[in-house]
Parts: sequence; C-alpha cells; structure tokens
Amino acid sequence: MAHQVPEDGTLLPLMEEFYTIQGEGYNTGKAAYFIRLGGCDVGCHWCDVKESWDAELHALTHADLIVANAAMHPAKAVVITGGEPLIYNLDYLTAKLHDAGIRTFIETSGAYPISGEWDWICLSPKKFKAPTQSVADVANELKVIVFNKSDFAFAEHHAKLVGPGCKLYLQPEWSKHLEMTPLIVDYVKANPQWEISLQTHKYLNIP
Ligand SMILES: C[S@@+](CC[C@H](N)C(=O)[O-])C[C@H]1O[C@@H](n2cnc3c(N)ncnc32)[C@H](O)[C@@H]1O
Ligand SMILES: Nc1nc2[nH]cc(C(=O)O)c2c(=O)[nH]1
Ligand code: SF4
Ligand SMILES: [Mg+2]
Repeated sequence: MAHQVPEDGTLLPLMEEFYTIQGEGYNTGKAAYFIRLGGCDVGCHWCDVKESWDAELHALTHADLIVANAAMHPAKAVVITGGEPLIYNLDYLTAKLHDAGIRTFIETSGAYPISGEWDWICLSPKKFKAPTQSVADVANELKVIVFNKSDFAFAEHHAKLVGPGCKLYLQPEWSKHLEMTPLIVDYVKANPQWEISLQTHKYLNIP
C-alpha cells in the first residue's frame, strides 16, 4: 500500500532521528538534532543512506511529535535530511520548529521545489536529477560531491546557478576519499573561492 502523505505536511515518513554533531559543510562541529525523512528517487549510485530510498518502509509520523523530540535536546538546531526531504511540504514542520525556538537547517539535492522556512540551506546537486532553480536561488551553501575528476566541471557549472553569497564546498565521495581528497586539496589551493568539506562524523565514528 502506498503511503498517502497529506499535502499539508503534518505527517512525514520518519526514518530516524538522532542527536549528533553536524559533520559536513559550513556548520561542521555544531551539535544538532537530525531528522531523516524516507523517500528519494534521485538514485545516486554512491549514496551512503540507500535504506532511506523507499518511503514506504518509514512510518508516517506527526510533525508535532518530531518537534517535541527535537525540543528535548540542548542544541536548538535541527538538520532535516533524508532521503530527499523536499519531496514533502516542509512548511508545517519548519514553522513549528521556529515556534519552538529551534533553528532549521536542510540537506537537499534540490531535485524538488523549495518549501519550508530555513535558517541554512545546503544544496548538494546531483547529475542524476538536476536541482530546481527555486533551491539554487536560496541556497546558503553549495556542496558538490567529488566522485571523479569530471565533478570539478560539474561543480563550476552549479556555482554559476547559485546566488553571490553562497558558500562553495567540495566534499570527497566516501568510498573514493583517499583518491579524491588530494585532488580537492590541489583544486582549492588553485581556486580559493572553494573550500573542502569532509564527512568528519565518519572519521569521528559518530552518527
Ligand atoms: C544522504 S544525503 C540526504 C539529503 C539529500 N538527498 C542530498 O543528497 O543532499 C546527505 C548528504 O550526504 C551526501 N552524501 C551522500 N552519500 C555520500 C557519499 N558516499 N560520500 C560523500 N557524501 C555523500 C549528499 O550529497 C548530501 O550532501
Ligand atoms: N553527523 C552527521 N552529519 C551529517 N551531515 C549531513 C548528514 C546527512 O546524512 O544528511 C549527516 C549525518 O548523517 N551525520
Ligand atoms: S539525492 Fe541524497 S538521499 Fe537521494 S540518492 Fe542522492 S545522496 Fe542519496
Ligand atoms: Mg549522512
């Protein structure tokens, strides 16, 4: 039976929620409550959370309960990720998080139009399903995964589509990090508008 996810965003397929330290990008090192929504049709072959793809496997959960759980943690910041969170209407969830005094951060491929009210938007565009301009226009951070050398040209293409204040990051694909990290180091030294982002939680062995 397919999930009937209500369009008002009150019920969302929740895969997992956990309190940890943001491992990637601009907010690296800051404690945050992670909300991982199920469902993604982008199909990155190197995705590190393929268990998230099938939304049906993840129970529809009321957004009010997600907010109550988040509010119990000391850091008043959540990262909404997935799966691809923008498949869903995130207006209700993010408004309630803001009502509770919690800052809202999102990790998205941008493959679906923007919804929700955000304090930080990380756009990680994919070759497999291009991001919508509605997300590129408002992204605070562009984080391109480097799986092979062609990803530097892909990164430059997307840097032209984001706004002028958007931070630019290159992050090694995890299974290739030993090979790609030195290439990123050289690229950032030659093109210092870019910075390197590492998946520090994997080095720290935390969620
Ligand atoms: C699992 S995704 C979920 C959010 C959204 N679907 C997206 O791709 O942005 C969270 C972040 O992990 C990155 N990511 C996924 N698999 C990765 C891997 N094998 N190595 C490095 N980064 C990865 C994604 O690019 C994204 O920035
Ligand atoms: N610690 C930690 N930081 C993260 N930043 C983005 C993540 C994600 O899977 O979206 C992630 C994650 O899974 N864990
Ligand atoms: S868009 Fe994100 S969740 Fe979906 S397959 Fe790619 S990395 Fe995984
Ligand atoms: Mg992750």
